[in-house]
Formats: sequence, structure tokens, C-alpha cells
Amino acid sequence: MATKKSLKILFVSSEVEGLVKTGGLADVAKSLPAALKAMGHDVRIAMPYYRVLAERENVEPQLDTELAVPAQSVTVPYQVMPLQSGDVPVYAINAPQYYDRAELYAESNEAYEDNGERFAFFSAASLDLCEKVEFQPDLIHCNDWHTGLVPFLLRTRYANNSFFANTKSVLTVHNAVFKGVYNYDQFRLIPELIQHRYMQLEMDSANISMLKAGVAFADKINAVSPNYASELLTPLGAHGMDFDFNQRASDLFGIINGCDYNDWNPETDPNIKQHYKANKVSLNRGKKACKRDLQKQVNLPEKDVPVYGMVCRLTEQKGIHYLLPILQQFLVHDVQVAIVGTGDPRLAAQLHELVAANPEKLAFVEAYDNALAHKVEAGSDFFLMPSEFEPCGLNQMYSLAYGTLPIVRAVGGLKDTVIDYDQTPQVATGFMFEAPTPEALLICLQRSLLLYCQQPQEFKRLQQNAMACKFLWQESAERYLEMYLCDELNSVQNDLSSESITD
Ligand SMILES: Nc1ncnc2c1ncn2[C@@H]1O[C@H](COP(=O)(O)OP(=O)(O)O[C@H]2O[C@H](CO)[C@@H](O)[C@H](O)[C@H]2O)[C@@H](O)[C@H]1O
Repeated sequence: MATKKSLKILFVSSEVEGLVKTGGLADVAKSLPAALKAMGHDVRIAMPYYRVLAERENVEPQLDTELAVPAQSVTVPYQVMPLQSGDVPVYAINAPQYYDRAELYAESNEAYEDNGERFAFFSAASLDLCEKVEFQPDLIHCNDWHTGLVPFLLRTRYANNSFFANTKSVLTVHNAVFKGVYNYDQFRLIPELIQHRYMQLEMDSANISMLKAGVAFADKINAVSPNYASELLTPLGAHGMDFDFNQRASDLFGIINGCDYNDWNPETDPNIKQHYKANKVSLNRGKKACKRDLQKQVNLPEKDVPVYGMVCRLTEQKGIHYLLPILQQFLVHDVQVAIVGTGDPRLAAQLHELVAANPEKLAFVEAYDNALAHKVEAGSDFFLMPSEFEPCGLNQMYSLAYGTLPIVRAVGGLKDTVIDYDQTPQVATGFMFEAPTPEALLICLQRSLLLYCQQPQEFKRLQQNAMACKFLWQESAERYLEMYLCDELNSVQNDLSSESITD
């Protein structure tokens, strides 16, 4: 990849906020390409053309073609549908047998059986389309296991292809707990995997991890926060992949996500009852109006009590299993808790039971509802993110922007973005606990409640500290650029120092 002013970047992601989203990956896939584009780079996104896109978008294909599998008679027809994510062009890959489904990955909490083949095809087609649409990327930026075979294919199928001779790959790890483990049967489109068994990619003799393929073959890898990058090198924090990450330690970076302040801004948010700023009068009035609105939306009594909000996928990652055992005990206090989430039906059932026992204090909305997520951020006093692990986390950043103090466990990106009140009161922005136990969470909740009830001025000061925090995508995009170019910068520096020696 030559150092030049404007890079050509293909950003490959299975979801993109504004088009289709199930979680934080989508937020990044919207904001990072936009930030890189604003810096003058030619960025394009490749993603699957899911049913929801086909139903909503009225576009004609820009390319009607097929993926040919080397040395096999297999071909898979597909189309490229031209979409946009803001200013960034999107190549949406239309292959109805893979993507014309009710959901993206799973129905009724059951993953589609052929997810390995679906995303192996997505990876292969993302590369196949480049030459056909005449986009020759300097860099292919892959995201999570769905795209893990892209770096592998670049180094195998396309190793001697002159079109990609100067193309490098980067893999961003948003969540290494999802390793994309599938049986060899699912890789009929990637015979390179079968012909030459790459032991380091295997989980066992029958199954390959697509994430391992990305980690082993990408030129550079990054985690979505510096702290998660260091956790990935440890047995405790690497979800069983510490060996793989340690093998690539010198190419592993940690880059914190940004927050999209166009979408998450209490001064302009169209989803909230009243806009507000960080000054005391505006904050008091705005928060109060937004709290009443939230209480109304989730059927809690409209009154002046501290409100604890939570918005997440219902999985153990998000620490619901620390919250459930102590929630009843916490609700003894004069507080309200509002939870919005979908996911594990067992966790949802337990939450519904607790609501039935505490209808005046606990609300649980089992839905994926973006407008309500904004109302929770604006109308709560505290935001719960007691995650077991958290690669970066976005909702704590959104909470900070809305003056809603995050209550987080000291892991991953949460540790990089929230400052605990007891540890550093002067600059604190929230509350943090260490031990992965319900008891430690309860103590942390009680600390937060004490501050709210007994030191309202101090509580306000923390809200203002929080609202002053900025996690700008522009700054994160600069870090990405440094990573994209670091080998060249090193080689330029080496050239310069050898010149000075010979001088
Ligand atoms: N029921 C619901 N209704 C409405 N909105 C909902 C919702 N449930 C979740 N969301 C939204 O989905 C996003 C979740 O983002 P996170 O970063 O917190 O988590 P996620 O685990 O999906 O992402 C992974 O990737 C991201 C991006 O790198 C990392 O920050 C993170 O740590 C990692 O686990 C937020 O925008 C949130 O508002």
C-alpha cells in the first residue's frame, strides 16, 4: 500500500446503522467510514442485502454476476445493489438464498444453521466484486467473524492476483466471544480451507473459526478499546483465543470507538421530550421533562425519584446475571429501574416476573426500540452497564453525553471511558466496580443512590463532568489511519534514519 493522501478503503461489515442494525457493530460501521470519508478518503462499504433492505429500498442492481469457486464447478449468482450510508456508497450483496430471511442471524434465538456458509459467501463475494465494480482498494477493513475469511482469501485465493497486489487488510475485533465456528461442510465455497488444513484455524478436527482466520491472516488487528486489546492477550479476557492474539501481539492495536454526537445529543435529539444543555437550569428542566416522558412511556409512576435505565441485548455479556439476583433488594429503596432489551428468553422471563412483583418500581420493555433507547438515555439519572466483559461499549458514551451517570464494571472499554466517583471524585463521571458479583454491583448502586439523595450539588457536578466528555469519531479515525499506515511510516522513518547514517 503506497502512502498517499487519499486511500481507497473497502469497509466490510454485516450491518450498518441506518440500513440494518442489531448492535454496536452497526453504529461503528456507519460512523467510522463517514469520518474517514470526511478526511478525504474514498471509502465504500460492502454488506449483505438482507430481506429488510430488499423490502425497503427500491434499487436496480449495478452488477449481475456470479462467484466462481476456483478449481470447482460451483458458481453462485449474485447481484450488487447500490445503496448509500450518508455520503458513503454501499455495495449490498444480493443472494436471496443466503439473505432473504426474516432476521440477520437467528430466529427465536436459534442461529441459522448455515451461517458459516452465508458469511463465507459474503467474504468471498466482497472480494469478487471489487474488480467487477472497478474499485481497487488499498485497504480492506474487516469487522468481526462474519468477515474473517476476507484476509484469509486475500492471502490464498488472491495471493498472486495483480489487482490486489497492493491491498492490505485490517480486522477490527468488536467482540471476540463470537468466533464464527463452523463445520468444514459449510466451507464448500472456500476449498482453500479444505485442501490445506490450517490447524491454527481449527477449534477441533471438524470445525473452523472464522474469527481465527481473520486474526491469523489480517495485516493488522485492532480491538475497539485499548483496555480490551490488553485483555485479549490474557487467558481471562481473550475468550479462549489468547494464544491467537499473542501470536499477533506486535500487530494488535487498541482504538476506542467514538460517539456519534449527531445522533446522540440532548440539544438536538428529535426523540426526547425536551432538549437541554449542560448548564444547571437547562439540565434540571430538561432532565425532569425527559424523566416524566420516560416514566409515561414505560408505565412507571410519574414522580421525582432516581431512575436507573438500561438498554441492551439480553445476554450475560451485559451483566444481567449480576443484576437479577440483587434487583429485588435494590428496589426496596425509593427508586425506579427501566430496562429495554431483547435476547435470551430465560433472562426476559425473569425480568417479567420481577416486574409483576414490583410494577411501581420496575419496567421492562422487551423490544428493540431505538426511539425508546434515546428516551432512556435522556430520562434516566443513571445508566446500568455492569458488563461481564465489554470490548468498548457505546451506551456509556451516550449516557455521558446526556448527563446520565454510567454504572459500569471495570472491564474493557468501560474502564477506558468512565471515571469512578470514589477513586477520583474531582473528575469523576460515573461509578465503577471490580468484582464480577451481584454483591459488588449492589454496593456500587448504593453508592450512586447515596450521592443522588444526599449530595445533589455534587451529583449535578458529576453530570456536568460527564457532559463535558467527548469521544470524537474524527479522533478515532485518525488512530485508524495511523494503524493503516504504520508499516509505511516505519519504513519511511527507517529510510530517513539510514539516509542520515550514510550522510
Ligand atoms: N433493545 C434495544 N433497543 C434499542 N437499541 C438497542 C437495544 N439493544 C441494544 N441497542 C443499541 O445497540 C447498540 C449496542 O451497542 P454496544 O456497543 O453497547 O453493544 P454490542 O454488544 O452490540 O456491540 C459490540 O460492538 C460494539 C462496537 O464496537 C462494542 O462497543 C461493544 O462493546 C461490543 O460488545 C447501542 O446503540 C444500543 O443503543
